[in-house]
Amino acid sequence: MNPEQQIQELVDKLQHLNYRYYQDNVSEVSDFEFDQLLKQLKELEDQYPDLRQEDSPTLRVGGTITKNFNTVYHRYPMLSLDNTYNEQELRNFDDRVRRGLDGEPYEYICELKFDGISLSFTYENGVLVRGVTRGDGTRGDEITNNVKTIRSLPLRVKAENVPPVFEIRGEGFMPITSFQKLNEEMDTLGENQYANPRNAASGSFKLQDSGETARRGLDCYLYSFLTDTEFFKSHEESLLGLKAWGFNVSPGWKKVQTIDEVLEFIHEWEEKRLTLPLATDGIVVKINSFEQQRELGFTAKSPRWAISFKYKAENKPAVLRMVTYQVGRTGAVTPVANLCDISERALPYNQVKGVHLSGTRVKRATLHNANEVLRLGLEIGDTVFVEKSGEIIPKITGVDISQREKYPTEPLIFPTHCPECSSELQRNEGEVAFFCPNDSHCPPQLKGRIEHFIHRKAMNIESLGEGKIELLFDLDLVRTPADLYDLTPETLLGLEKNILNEETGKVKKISFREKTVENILNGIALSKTVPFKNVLFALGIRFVGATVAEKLAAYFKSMNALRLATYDQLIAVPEIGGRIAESIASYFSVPENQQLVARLQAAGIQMESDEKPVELESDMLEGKTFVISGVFENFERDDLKLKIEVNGGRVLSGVSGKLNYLLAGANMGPSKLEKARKLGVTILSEEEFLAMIENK
Ligand SMILES: NC(=O)c1ccc[n+]([C@@H]2O[C@H](COP(=O)([O-])OP(=O)(O)OC[C@H]3O[C@@H](n4cnc5c(N)ncnc54)[C@H](O)[C@@H]3O)[C@@H](O)[C@H]2O)c1
Ligand SMILES: [Zn+2]
Repeated sequence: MNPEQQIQELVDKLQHLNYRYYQDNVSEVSDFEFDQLLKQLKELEDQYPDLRQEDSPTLRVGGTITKNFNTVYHRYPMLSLDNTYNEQELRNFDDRVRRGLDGEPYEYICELKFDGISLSFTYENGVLVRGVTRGDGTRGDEITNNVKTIRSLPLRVKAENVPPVFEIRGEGFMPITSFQKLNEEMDTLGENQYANPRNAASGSFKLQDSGETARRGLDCYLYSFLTDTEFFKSHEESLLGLKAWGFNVSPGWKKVQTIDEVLEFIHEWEEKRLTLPLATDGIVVKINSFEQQRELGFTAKSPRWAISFKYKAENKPAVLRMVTYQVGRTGAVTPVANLCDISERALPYNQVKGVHLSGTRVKRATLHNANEVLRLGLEIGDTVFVEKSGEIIPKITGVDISQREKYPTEPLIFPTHCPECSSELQRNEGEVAFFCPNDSHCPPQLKGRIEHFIHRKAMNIESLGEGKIELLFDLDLVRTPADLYDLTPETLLGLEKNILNEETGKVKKISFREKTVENILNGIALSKTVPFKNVLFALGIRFVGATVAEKLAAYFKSMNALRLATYDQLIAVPEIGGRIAESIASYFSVPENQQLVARLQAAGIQMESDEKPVELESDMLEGKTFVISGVFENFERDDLKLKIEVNGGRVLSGVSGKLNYLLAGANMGPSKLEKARKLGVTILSEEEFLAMIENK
């Protein structure tokens, strides 16, 4: 390959990885691999400057903006940081700084590098008016309503001496506990889990539904302050100032004088950072004086006065002792590697503690599916390499085949039968996972389905969470969701069980006292009022997620109609494809499922959509179209929509020349407003709208 082709290949690859990372919140390779590719490209470009492409990933901030939010131009560009994984390069950075400052004395501030997404917040007269993502560095997504869900972020600054307009920046992140909770939930719902808290934070800050963002427990650390006229003299002053004004500044920062002290800080935090409640991937070193920052300036992509040092994910050898197989709610079989430290090779497995990796002991790593096992070429007894990606989920990255001579291995044979119920496993064409087809009797599938049934987004029986289902299932009291509706106080009172968490080895005692029983039964009774679309989702039909369930409920209006629908009738529904139609038809053809639905119906659960045809209050908005944007004082958005519809109007999603009214609430994006003005659309305030419909 000639250098030109090499460069083109690297550019294509990096652009693809950037797109996946910023747009889809997926990391196809580790950050380290990504950074190595970027470094290779940079070296080639330095060697052949003529071949450098104008929009090379080495010159541009990698992020993008989306179409889902208003686009906002940054007042000051939001750049990336130069990074390094080694000490020599850090010393080279220090040399460049010294030269750049012509021998003036300087100081550094060391901070932790939080692993989340960059956010910018604008305050006017002390009030938070805008929250924006970094986007491509020049323009970002306006996500004000979502950032307002961060509890630690002041919506109004109480201090007196704040400048009239200022911008602060920080890292929005998802604390590790929120991340674990979210992933457990995704797992119950059969949705894809996030690989690490960064991807989870990025996805959650960009949700359309701020309520859901709020539930996900995001947080933010602030680390930068910007104004048109200088307010603070140094980064240190600004951090202290922000703290005094009530902003959440991470306490981990330190002022130092030399690069050796920077290295000390790096070593000090290498292990300590793993005890923090959030993910960090390195440290950031910044020149303290703002004047010196200005002297050093910026490249197209990053400041010359700062650099980040990233810790390499710890990678250690371990022994693959055995592989166990987990069966999920949908019957998918996931192989799990059971590992021990190389010093524990001879110990019985129940005595091993596991490999010490990034602050914890690791005994298990998911192998995802049979293809992954093949790809790695694993054998039982192999010496493998384990790494924690995003510092959270351990994974096997390779095999040390040279060890096989000394420590003989046995072939790893994927089971042909379900480890839980002995049914023969199957594999659908085009899918990587093997699954157990015995969905009506395989225990983890039954239990998984009940857990799905009670989920907040399904029947919402929260009082049955945390091990209670497990108890009821193990005692044979509840084998299908319908059994829940036969429970009585007498059967429940006094039940007890110790539940062992295999991961932590901790035992949790669950016992049903009077209050618990009352809560459980109340929760179950209340679930009878949950709307039909949730009931449909709660059944856990393959490929029928919450959104599909909603569409089906709106279309068929009742369980009976849906149950009797043929394949052809099903695919005639907008947005319902062959795969979903097939799955629904086959679900209702199974006698156990028919029985379940009949019992649920008898128990009094909603089997019909109660969406009443809209009864008109007036027809005064007949033929008029509206777009609703922003936040309102007297209405939730849905109520407003209803108000418009019951008066004969229609609500659209986008501003166009044909639109009659833009109903503008507080905090609506300036670009939408601008567009409406340009197109001559009438802009209504909440009061004006109210006056309009009250005049009828
Ligand atoms: N794995 C992949 O496929 C893939 C793809 C694209 C990018 N990436 C990773 O993302 C990196 C590029 O992302 P980036 O441009 O956000 O750079 P970066 O994450 O290396 O560093 C810049 C960012 O650090 C954050 N930050 C955290 N703590 C900070 C602090 N105390 N002070 C200042 N900033 C702080 C800010 O959000 C800032 O924008 C790549 O180097 C790579 O590691 C990975
Ligand atoms: Zn099974």
